[in-house]
Amino acid sequence: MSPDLEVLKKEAAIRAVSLIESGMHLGLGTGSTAKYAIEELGRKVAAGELSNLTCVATSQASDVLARSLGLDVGPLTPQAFDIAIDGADEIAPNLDLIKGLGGALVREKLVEVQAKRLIIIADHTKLVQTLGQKAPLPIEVLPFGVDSTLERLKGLGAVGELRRQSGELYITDNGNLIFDARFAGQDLAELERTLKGTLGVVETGLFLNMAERAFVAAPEGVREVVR
Ligand SMILES: O=C[C@H](O)[C@H](O)[C@H](O)COP(=O)(O)O
Repeated sequence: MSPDLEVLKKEAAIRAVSLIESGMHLGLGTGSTAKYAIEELGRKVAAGELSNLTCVATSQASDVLARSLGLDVGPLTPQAFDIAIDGADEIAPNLDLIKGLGGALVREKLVEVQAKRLIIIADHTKLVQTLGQKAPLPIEVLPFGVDSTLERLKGLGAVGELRRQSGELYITDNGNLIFDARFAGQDLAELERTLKGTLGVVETGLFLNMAERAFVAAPEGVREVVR
């Protein structure tokens, strides 16, 4: 029987954490895969295998988890991260990513753009040939005037809906909403530029040219994909 996805996600996380050295400044990702990386970091610090780490978390959930494990978590400053480790919702062959199904895209991008090395961890179901193949593109939007913003997005060809959780509109850590969008056959760099220039849009879940490598766990083992 092949190992279940949780086992695979943990394997990928452990491989990524093996790159961490004492004294590093780290970006901590968000989501069910990043959680395993934070737990492994906490384990290594508690065991004395790593020391003097400083971390910045990309969500309140990761912040709370990391602190509970004794990690030194602080605010985002302009200091570059030696390594950021995070999951992804889709991974293209060139390591362009869709992120944000966990709602943390803005803080993830703020942290990971400052990372010397962004390491992605995932199970094999996240690999796609083309971004948007399975996942929608999360777009964080301001609540004020959201209907006007959605009209603008639909005018750009977006089809989608505001994310809901337990029937209520999903609110991000930043107090914003998320529009989960699908776009047909667009150039991604151009789409990113257009979306970033759209009034009311805070950030998109397109992470282009950011990841250095990915550890992708499959039943046959962990594959290392380098950009
Ligand atoms: O907003 C959430 C993040 O982008 C996550 O890294 C992404 O959704 C992957 O999460 P998971 O590891 O739970 O699939």
